[in-house]
Amino acid sequence: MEKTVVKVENLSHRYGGSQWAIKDISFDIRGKGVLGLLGSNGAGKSTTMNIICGVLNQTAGNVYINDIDVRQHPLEAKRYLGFLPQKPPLHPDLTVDEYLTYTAHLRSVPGDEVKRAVGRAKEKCGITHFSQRLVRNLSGGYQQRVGIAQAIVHMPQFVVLDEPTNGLDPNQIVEIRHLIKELATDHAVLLSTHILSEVQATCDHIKMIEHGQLVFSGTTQEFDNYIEPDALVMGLETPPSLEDILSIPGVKSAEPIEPPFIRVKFSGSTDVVKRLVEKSVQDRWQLTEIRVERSSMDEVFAELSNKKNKPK
Ligand SMILES: Nc1ncnc2c1ncn2[C@@H]1O[C@H](COP(=O)(O)OP(=O)(O)OP(=O)(O)O)[C@@H](O)[C@H]1O
Repeated sequence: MEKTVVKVENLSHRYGGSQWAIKDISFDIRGKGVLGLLGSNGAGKSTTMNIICGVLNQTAGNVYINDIDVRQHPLEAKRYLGFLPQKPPLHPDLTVDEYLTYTAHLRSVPGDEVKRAVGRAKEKCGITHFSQRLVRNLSGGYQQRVGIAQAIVHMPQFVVLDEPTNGLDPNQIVEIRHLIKELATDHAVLLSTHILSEVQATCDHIKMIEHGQLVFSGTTQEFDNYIEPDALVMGLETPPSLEDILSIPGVKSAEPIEPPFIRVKFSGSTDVVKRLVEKSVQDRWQLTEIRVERSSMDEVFAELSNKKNKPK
């Protein structure tokens, strides 16, 4: 089994007052790949990430990075952690080389390895040709690359990116997503985002937090399939009467849509698809297409957001 890089154990936090910002969150991050952290505004994502990154002390629970307790041994744990906050901590008056050299020192990279570490991070992030450019004179997309370079300059096993494509233009977004996928071949990446298409494009796994609690944990495909399908669309050149379709076990309703399509609602398993195909061949309905209608990521997100499990 892949090594556990991050262990979050019964994490709870209260900012004061009686309301829990997060309550009893537990999960592991293993190996490499991109894990998407999802949730509505105020769900508790930043609170969770800030605690994991050692920026905020939790009210209860534990976080371990590489088996090191972040609260007990923050400096040691942070050796294995790279963080790109929502607002990248850039120094606009430094050149890219100066800035990355500075962050490598901050990250305790040994003196004789700094140059190599900076060179490697620049190459990974595609910014080598801007080494001598002042950070302030880079485009938003390239500034974000510099932000990512500082997060990986010390080759941490675990990288946290908080809404890394925020404010970028569509081309820059595609490029940064590509870069994140590449990073995930060497690092475990935790990506916080509001954008579901971003999750679909980049993430292997998803954790979703709502009202401070974990409401989903699984692969991106499992998230996609979270709502069981209950409808399919058939294209029929010689359609039968709707009664014929309704007579098939499992079919609940049938309604014509744009010709030659008919939407069929069903209950139970998708075995009904097999029965419909068999019947269409037998009775010569001239089936041209049949597809199960799956819920979109937005619908799954909305369904999970509405889970009524607010913390006490
Ligand atoms: N410094 C703070 N003081 C008091 N309450 C806070 C503080 N920061 C966050 N909260 C509250 O904690 C809860 C979780 O907030 P958090 O910022 O973690 O959510 P989020 O999922 O990151 O939201 P967003 O996507 O809007 O950034 C919210 O109810 C929020 O109002």
